[in-house]
Amino acid sequence: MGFMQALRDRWNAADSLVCVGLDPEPAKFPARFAGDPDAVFAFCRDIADATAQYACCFKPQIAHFAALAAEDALQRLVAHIHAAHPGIPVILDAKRGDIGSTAAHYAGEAFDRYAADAVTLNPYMGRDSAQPFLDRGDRGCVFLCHTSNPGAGDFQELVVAADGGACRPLYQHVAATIARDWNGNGNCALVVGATFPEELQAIRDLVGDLPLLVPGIGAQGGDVEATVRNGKAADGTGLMVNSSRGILYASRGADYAEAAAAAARSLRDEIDRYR
Ligand SMILES: O=C(O)c1cc(=O)[nH]c(=O)n1[C@@H]1O[C@H](COP(=O)(O)O)[C@@H](O)[C@H]1O
Repeated sequence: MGFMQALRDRWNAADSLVCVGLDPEPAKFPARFAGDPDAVFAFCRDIADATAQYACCFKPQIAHFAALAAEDALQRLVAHIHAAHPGIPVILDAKRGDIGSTAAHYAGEAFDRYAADAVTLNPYMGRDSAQPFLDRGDRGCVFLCHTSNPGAGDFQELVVAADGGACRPLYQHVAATIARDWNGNGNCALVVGATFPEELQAIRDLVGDLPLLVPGIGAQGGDVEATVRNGKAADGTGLMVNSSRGILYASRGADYAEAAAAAARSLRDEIDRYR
């Protein structure tokens, strides 16, 4: 089954729009992992197992593994999620984008080496850079559109003339182009930061029911109510609301897994209040 169908099934089966971000930082791990050579895998596995019932998807962030030379842990983590929690899609957060011949290798890395169901992508290099990912119709392509960080406006909000001369911010042109022209296989989604709720509304208005991955709540200050009210699709789904640090490091004590589960449940319930 493809990523989009799996995501829709999971939204309904779990009745949750929560994306659990897996961003391991050993300095923040509970004391029991001190000295454990397999701490990165073991911690992330415990969090995934504890939060799975509240998750519509998982999003491991590749730099958090690669910087630790823990690619093997990432590979085993994705395999564990597929085996222990079948039906919950995994989005590899890698923000790839390069010339087509190189992009083909990045697609192989995400979808074949790591067995991710979807990957985050940077659309800055244009259609041909995305094509090797778009062609994998059963996998999801989650393109940066309006990001959550303070510098998001530096380029993304610049007003550009496109589509026959009409002017609009670049992020809106990105959203409309991907939804209209790049989504022939029905496998596209967009990243929109929770820290920009007005822009989130503008994007939802442009893209119909296209899924939106929304990071930036919790540690980055985004508001859940504004995110859900402005970002939900007509049927009350359409969102993957990501929380990483807010779930992973809810407790550094022996109760870290229970605390992570409670944080994921509480986010699911807060989201559900506004759907
Ligand atoms: O693509 C992403 O996931 C992403 C895009 C964006 O605009 N902002 C953003 O924070 N992210 C990622 O989402 C996660 C947010 O983490 P927390 O702020 O700890 O919830 C990190 O893994 C970021 O790399």
